[in-house]
Amino acid sequence: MYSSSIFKNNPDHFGEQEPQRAPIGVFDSGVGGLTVLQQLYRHLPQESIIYFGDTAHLPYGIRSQAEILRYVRQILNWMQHQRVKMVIMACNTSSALALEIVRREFSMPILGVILPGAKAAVQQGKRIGVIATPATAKSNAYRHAILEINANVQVWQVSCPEFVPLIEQNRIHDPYTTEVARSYLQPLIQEEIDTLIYGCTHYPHLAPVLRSILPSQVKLVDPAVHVVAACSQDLELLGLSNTYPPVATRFWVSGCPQQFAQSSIPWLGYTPTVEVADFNDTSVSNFTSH
Ligand SMILES: N[C@@H](CCC(=O)O)C(=O)O
Repeated sequence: MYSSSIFKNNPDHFGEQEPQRAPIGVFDSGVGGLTVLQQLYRHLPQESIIYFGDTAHLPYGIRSQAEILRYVRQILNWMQHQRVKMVIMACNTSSALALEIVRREFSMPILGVILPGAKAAVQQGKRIGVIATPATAKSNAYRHAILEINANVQVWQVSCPEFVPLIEQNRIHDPYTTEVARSYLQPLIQEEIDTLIYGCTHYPHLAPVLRSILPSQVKLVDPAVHVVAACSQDLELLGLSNTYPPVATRFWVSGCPQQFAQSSIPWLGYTPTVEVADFNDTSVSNFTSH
């Protein structure tokens, strides 16, 4: 049974549409959120999804909390007009800096990646390393979340400013990327971490590079896997799981659509059609008939 309690401040949220049929909204600054999209395809293939990449403001990781909040509010407003049934912030930086605030402002379920990632890491190790954007590392969001769950583990965080630009440029296999990764991981290897969290949704794209540098016993935690498990549980609890055939994912960006399409090919395996989102257009898009 569908529970409308969470949408009570906005009873018209779904319009004429059946709530279960509504899409899940996923957003990131760029292609990082595609790692979450891949997990959604794997574990919740019956769901329809809309994806937004805020590429005009990439990278988020070097921005202030005020800037991130401004972008996130705009995106959530837009998502609301798309009548999504749930939002996944497929971005650690906005989960660290904006999630708690916007959850109080919007009457729709919004999931972030930090808590699911922290919970999973604590179940796996005692010496936990976190690689993240400068803003996420500085926020200490992972350290706080982990220590709140278990104060007896140790946490080391490393800020990795060069990773996002390298990934957005598809330079995964460039020897320079391996060199940069080696220098970021060095202090964590020295501390003999047993677990490493991808503290940025872009980083699982670097898995082969990181794996080749890390000692084989280090376990890698991808918060994308765990946020999708949380999403599945919440949909079930709210009675919002889709039982109809899903529609194809639609992709939107704030920057150049061709560039996003190009950067997505290695992760999607095809060239997506990408639209530019118009934040001034408050009309509701007819998602299901597309
Ligand atoms: N995907 C990113 C955002 C990275 C960025 O734009 O700097 C994150 O999880 O933090």
